[in-house]
Amino acid sequence: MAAPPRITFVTGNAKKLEEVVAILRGSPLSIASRKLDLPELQGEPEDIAREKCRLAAQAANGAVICEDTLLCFNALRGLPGPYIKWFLAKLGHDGLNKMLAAYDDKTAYAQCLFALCAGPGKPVRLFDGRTHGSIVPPRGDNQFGWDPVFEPTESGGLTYAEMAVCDKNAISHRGRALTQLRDWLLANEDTFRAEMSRQ
Ligand SMILES: O=c1nc[nH]c2c1ncn2[C@H]1C[C@H](O)[C@@H](COP(=O)(O)OP(=O)(O)OP(=O)(O)O)O1
Ligand SMILES: [Mg+2]
Repeated sequence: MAAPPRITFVTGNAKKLEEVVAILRGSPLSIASRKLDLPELQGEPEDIAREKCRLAAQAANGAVICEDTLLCFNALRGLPGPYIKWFLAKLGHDGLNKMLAAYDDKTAYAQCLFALCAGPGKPVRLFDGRTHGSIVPPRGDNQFGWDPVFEPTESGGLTYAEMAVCDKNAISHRGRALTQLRDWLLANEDTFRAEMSRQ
């Protein structure tokens, strides 16, 4: 059997990479990584993810995956969404809670959009994973982004930051999106290889 196609995960975030490696452990995919903080468009999540992946394929000059993570507050109609990185950096965990002080509805969902592309100029495919939950005062100390303030509905009352890594990955936005990507690649390896080799 041919070796699996070599794909580069382009991200500036070491914690994302750790989770991706853990989630893909045991699957016959060959993922390298490249640390690059790509520019991100403003607008609809799908457009942001596609454009980032297009730039990643150019930068790596080959097959890439990249991903965008959103944290969407239902009371705020999905905001901060793709801009959560900057809200978290400026306001912290406490500020994220205070943003919802005026609303009874503290529910939110975490969304991950994985994007896959066989090379520069090739089509970009998206895989969408979501986990529903609510925004709570920070608990747990895994030091990954907004994990301490997100309590998934299906965690039995734990925040992401209080969960064991494997338990988070089993229900997380990232786990769900990446599982879809992996299954698509395993089922469509020939198509993807043909795209990789076509000039
Ligand atoms: O599972 C997660 N649990 C908690 N926090 C998380 C998670 N996943 C991403 N995050 C944070 C990182 C960043 O503050 C924002 C997403 O922004 P996002 O642009 O997708 O990530 P990034 O710029 O850190 O890495 P990249 O180079 O792949 O774009 O949410
Ligand atoms: Mg980013």
